[in-house]
Amino acid sequence: MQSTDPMVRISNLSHTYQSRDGLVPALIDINIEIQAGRFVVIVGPSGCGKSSLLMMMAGLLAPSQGTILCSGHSMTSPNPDIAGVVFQEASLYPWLTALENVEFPLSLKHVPKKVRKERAQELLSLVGLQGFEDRYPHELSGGMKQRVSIARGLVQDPPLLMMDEPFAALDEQTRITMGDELLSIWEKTKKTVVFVTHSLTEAAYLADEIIVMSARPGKIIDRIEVDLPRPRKYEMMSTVRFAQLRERIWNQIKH
Ligand SMILES: Nc1ncnc2c1ncn2[C@@H]1O[C@H](COP(=O)(O)OP(=O)(O)OP(=O)(O)O)[C@@H](O)[C@H]1O
Repeated sequence: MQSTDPMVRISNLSHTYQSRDGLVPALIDINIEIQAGRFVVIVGPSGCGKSSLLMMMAGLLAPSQGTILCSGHSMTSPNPDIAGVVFQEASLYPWLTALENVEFPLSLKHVPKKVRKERAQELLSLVGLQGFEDRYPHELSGGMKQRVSIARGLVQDPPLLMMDEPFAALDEQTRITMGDELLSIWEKTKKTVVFVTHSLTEAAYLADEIIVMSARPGKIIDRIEVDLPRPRKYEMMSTVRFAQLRERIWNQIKH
């Protein structure tokens, strides 16, 4: 990959599911380029294909048509060196501690114990969980479990972090705090983030750019550059500009 190439390039992507009831066209003619270091949020009505698109970008689902290049690699299978993935449910191993959960992808690659422990500790500190290394998932709050998932997603230092509604199951206060913490992690690590959400507020608060999708079959109907200054502050949510951004999205997806 050359330094001018986009971190993500999706070309002419369409996807149709084959279900028992017949063909379900989910996505049509998706073309996206994302430059390195950007924070891009995908929004759209329920069922428009956001998760399907993210799963394809992560190499978890093969598109019916089109190509996806992430960091110059064709995403035909999951590659945690290229993209860390965080889902709505933390999906941690209940029998492993927070540290062991974060270490786990490295143990699969036979990274020596000492090295992977140090790396996992470093990541747990980054997500604010220093001192919680030995806790098991059932001893952690929902927000803490998602922090462990983010740490695990970043443990192989991929250039991309893909997140599918990672904070949707959290209460509102924790969700706002997690958004701020994610922005701080993003600023420190300079990762490219692709983030799927239902929340227009979350989209406008986090994003450099918002990709708006139509109802199924999902097409891209708008791309919005978010010109709110950084660092983002809670008070910005009550500004006219913030309301305009939300309204622009809402007017396109409300039907
Ligand atoms: N395995 C499958 N077989 C058939 N249809 C499917 C399958 N998976 C998803 N779909 C359909 O494809 C469409 C897109 O699903 P997807 O989960 O990607 O949408 P989404 O935008 O993430 O939805 P939500 O916002 O509700 O999470 C939906 O209409 C869904 O019912």
